[in-house]
Amino acid sequence: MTSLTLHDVHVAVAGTPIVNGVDLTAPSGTCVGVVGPNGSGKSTLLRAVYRHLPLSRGTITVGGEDLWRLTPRRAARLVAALPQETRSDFDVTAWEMAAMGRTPHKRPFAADTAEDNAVVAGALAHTGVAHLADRRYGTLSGGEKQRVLLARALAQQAPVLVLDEPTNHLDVRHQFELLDLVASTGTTVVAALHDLNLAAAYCDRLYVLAAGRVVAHGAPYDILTPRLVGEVFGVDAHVIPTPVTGTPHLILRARDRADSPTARLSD
Ligand SMILES: Nc1ncnc2c1ncn2[C@@H]1O[C@H](COP(=O)(O)OP(=O)(O)OP(=O)(O)O)[C@@H](O)[C@H]1O
Repeated sequence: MTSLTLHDVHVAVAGTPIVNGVDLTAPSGTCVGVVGPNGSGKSTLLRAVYRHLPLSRGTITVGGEDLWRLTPRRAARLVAALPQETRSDFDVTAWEMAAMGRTPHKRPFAADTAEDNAVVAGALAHTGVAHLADRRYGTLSGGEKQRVLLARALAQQAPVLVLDEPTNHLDVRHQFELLDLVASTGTTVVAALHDLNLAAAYCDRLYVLAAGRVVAHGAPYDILTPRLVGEVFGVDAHVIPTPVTGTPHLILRARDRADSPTARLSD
């Protein structure tokens, strides 16, 4: 079981500060959602967690180990990522793409073991793309690529999973399936999500980013209030409990649209 802790994390891109002093804790086995408007720094923050962008200040610890002091191989055994965009110009099959997740477990140039193959096959099956194993990755649809990339992350068998907009490209059924699958693995998850209702349904805690800073964090019901959603996202929100689960469900509408079909609900 492995927790993830960010302390005073600052990240600059091309000399411009983008993330400005973020503290975030994902206790072992929990799912933490990072939400915020476009450009608020969600992807930049997550890139620092999967070591694609260096910190300009602060620390990230995984299971008590300072992530940025580890070898790349050790770090990749601890943190796997489903990034928002991945170069798709490698001429590889879906299987080969997913098998890249085994890299931190292998010696350089070592052949795949039976265990590696079993893990990759299992990951492709779990994400529902085993039938695409021999297809060229570049020929897959956006949603199929997304599921192959999740298989790659799962094949890495890391205790912490970073998901940047994991439901991008996915139809509604696959959105739920992906998040259910991730939840069933018991890994510690930090996920950037645009869909506030998915974030509320799947995350134990939410961190709201605005201009690279955390402006609120806590349980979804405490965070996703009409006032906060209005201030941060600039839309009107009405919050109701989801039947059965009781998690908050937001009905959103653009500001100043009294004729909107949902206008009457928040009166
Ligand atoms: N390589 C870069 N050069 C210059 N600015 C960058 C670069 N990468 C990110 N930024 C800027 O940093 C800010 C934060 O970007 P980031 O992608 O982290 O936001 P985000 O919250 O993930 O946004 P979105 O919801 O649109 O995906 C944006 O203003 C973006 O233009």
